[in-house]
Amino acid sequence: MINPDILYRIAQTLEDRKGTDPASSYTAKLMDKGLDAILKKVGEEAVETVMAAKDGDRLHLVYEVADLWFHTLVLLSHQGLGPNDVLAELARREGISGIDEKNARTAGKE
Ligand SMILES: N=c1c2ncn([C@@H]3O[C@H](COP(=O)(O)OP(=O)(O)OP(=O)(O)O)[C@@H](O)[C@H]3O)c2ncn1[C@@H]1O[C@H](COP(=O)(O)O)[C@@H](O)[C@H]1O
Repeated sequence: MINPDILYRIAQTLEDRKGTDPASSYTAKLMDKGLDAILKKVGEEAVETVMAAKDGDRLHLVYEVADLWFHTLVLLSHQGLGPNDVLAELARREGISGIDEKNARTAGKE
């Protein structure tokens, strides 16, 4: 198994890229372009992921999901968030089961 610390290492790299010369790297350029450009990439990579899955090409699917994960990490970083925020939410959900989860989702809506 690959150590999931890679998510944290990439997130740290993204923090380091903020404010650096846009010409210095793909990530620095995308960060410099701002939210709309990042969202466009997330949308494109999501569509490419769907297409790869429909093609039944598992290697291509892994490649596209990696692109999608990377660009969602860029989005999180741009919004002042990081992988730990998402992992904490997944961990929270792991502790919620069945009816409790339904109650959590509808809490405060009545
Ligand atoms: N994991 C990634 C990663 N995954 C995908 N990509 C880039 O995301 C882009 C994917 O978009 P496309 O397939 O549409 O390719 P493209 O034509 O270059 O994109 P556009 O110019 O059309 O937007 C490619 O340029 C990939 O190189 C990534 N770029 C960087 N990283 C990580 O981020 C680190 C820092 O990256 P740089 O700052 O760019 O060196 C790297 O060391 C990696 O660990």
